Amino acid sequence: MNMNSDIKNILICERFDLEALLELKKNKKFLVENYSDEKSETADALVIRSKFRITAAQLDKSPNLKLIVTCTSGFDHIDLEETQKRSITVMFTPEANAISAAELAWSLLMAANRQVCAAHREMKAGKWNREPFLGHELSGKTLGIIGLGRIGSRVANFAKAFGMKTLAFDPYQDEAVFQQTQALRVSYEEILKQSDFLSFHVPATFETKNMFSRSQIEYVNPEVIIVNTSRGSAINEDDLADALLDKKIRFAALDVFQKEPLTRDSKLNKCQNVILTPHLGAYTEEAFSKASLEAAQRVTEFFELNKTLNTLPLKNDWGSLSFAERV
Ligand SMILES: O=C(O)C(=O)COP(=O)(O)O
Repeated sequence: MNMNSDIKNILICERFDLEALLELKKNKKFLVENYSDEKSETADALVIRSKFRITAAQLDKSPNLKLIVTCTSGFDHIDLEETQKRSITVMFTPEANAISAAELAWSLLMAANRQVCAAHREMKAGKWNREPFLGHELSGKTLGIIGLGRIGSRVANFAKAFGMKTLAFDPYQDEAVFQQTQALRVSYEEILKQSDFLSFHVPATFETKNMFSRSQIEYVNPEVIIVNTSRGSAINEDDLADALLDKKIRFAALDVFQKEPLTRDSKLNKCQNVILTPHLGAYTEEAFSKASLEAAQRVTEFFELNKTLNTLPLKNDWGSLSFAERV
């Protein structure tokens, strides 16, 4: 533990890339250590990911804290009211995970569409059974993207290669992004009605909470495939599971859940027509490396140059207006 105020105590709270760690450790003005409750007392900065929750109780442990950098694009694990109250700067790394998350959305969409996981399970059980696996082409189908931000717009760009028609619902995104991605701007109701595939790319805010529940499920085409790689809170899981069991929705491929880890008693585990992955969106070596290096840079710039980039909370993003007002 360092009490010399010229030296900044930087605590790494979750998985962090080695090269980025060495970069931070090179700086003689930083003492860089792994997080422990004891060390948190003198922490000047915390470098976190999405599992390290920043609550009032957590902040009480670090009275000297000046900076939090989260190596994530989501920020719902941070109580931004509390950090603002305590004048703690919070930064995130929104670009670093975007490619990985968009690629996972496509992996899930494609695996769901051609029932890759179920066919694999049958093969492993010694069967050679093609009948249940008659599929559909993506070409000519309609992809609905909910949230055309950094990740959603990449998902839209990939859709061009498959010859799909892309719709997007995002009340806050600029027209230029719709044009660049060739996504047609539609209302929430229209996207639910018209899409063959619905992919969610929204942050967890009060506006997006349960935005896909029983009443929205009423609108969708029963052949639809739902993909969620954003935040579990956007989808009411019990309602989705009921719709999957009742065949009101063909299939769902989910990487994120209302409560993580997903509990064994989740109704989703009763559904055959799901693919579930354990929050792997940002889980690639490249994304880890980019996010960690960016975080290291942010920490250095903050303490050495008083510079702040990508600070939270965001203005003009989901969360600034009631969702209901916009649909
Ligand atoms: O970037 C994000 O928003 C994430 O959800 C990353 O999640 P993780 O920190 O890898 O559990």
